[in-house]
Amino acid sequence: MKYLTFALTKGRLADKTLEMLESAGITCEEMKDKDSRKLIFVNEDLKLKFFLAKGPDVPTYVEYGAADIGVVGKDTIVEAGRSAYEVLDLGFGKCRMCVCGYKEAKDLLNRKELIRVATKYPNIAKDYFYNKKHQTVEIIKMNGSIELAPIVGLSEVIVDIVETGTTLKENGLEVLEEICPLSARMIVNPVSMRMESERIQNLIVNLRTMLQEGKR
Ligand SMILES: Nc1ncnc2c1ncn2[C@@H]1O[C@H](COP(=O)(O)OP(=O)(O)OP(=O)(O)O)[C@@H](O)[C@H]1O
Ligand SMILES: O=P(O)(O)OC[C@H]1O[C@H](OP(=O)(O)OP(=O)(O)O)[C@H](O)[C@@H]1O
Repeated sequence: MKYLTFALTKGRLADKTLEMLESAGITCEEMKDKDSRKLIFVNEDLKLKFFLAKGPDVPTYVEYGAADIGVVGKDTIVEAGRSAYEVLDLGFGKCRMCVCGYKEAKDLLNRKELIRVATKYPNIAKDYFYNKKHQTVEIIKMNGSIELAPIVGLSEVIVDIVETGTTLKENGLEVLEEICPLSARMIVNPVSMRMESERIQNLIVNLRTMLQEGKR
């Protein structure tokens, strides 16, 4: 039997992903060792392989078929724009993609002024401002601590993830517009879906049942 390979997102989503797989009977003890520098883990009994990667690389591994299945945030899937089947909303890693800034920036948005938008998600920001709002803006790609941008005068607003709202609050900023809700998703390579249809469908059905039972 061929190995099925999972690309999982490092960082925030990792613990919940392993928990979810474990409750579906998919275990990989080796992966829990946080000090290990090992990159790929194998469950010989189930013929599964797992690796952890940076979020934006997960859709790339799945599109190229280097991984059959990926677990990654919806934000990362939309931003990457790569082809894969999105098969499950896993219900954790919930947050929102928002336009944020100082309260005063609300007027600039309402008047559709030519403002600067700092973000780690230029494609999502472009789609929102150009296609949904029909507002011409200048998008500035940044790599982190996006909330700094309006504080130091780099941009009028930001497009970023808001979870608890603490980062915004502690910096005097607020949500000005909500773009979309986000959560972790499971994606599948289209060729793997055809070639390993039975195993992958079984896995999806098991996880879906588990997620529905968890909701009840
Ligand atoms: N408060 C949050 N901030 C960022 N991402 C969150 C948050 N809550 C849930 N998520 C989800 O977790 C995923 C990101 O996890 P990760 O820890 O890799 O964050 P990151 O800050 O984008 O990564 P890095 O620190 O490597 O830049 C996001 O893609 C998103 O779907
Ligand atoms: O609403 P909150 O619960 O405060 O969470 C939102 C913050 O968390 C994320 O940043 P992260 O910690 O990943 O750091 P980064 O900005 O350097 O990516 C995100 O970009 C926000 O800044």
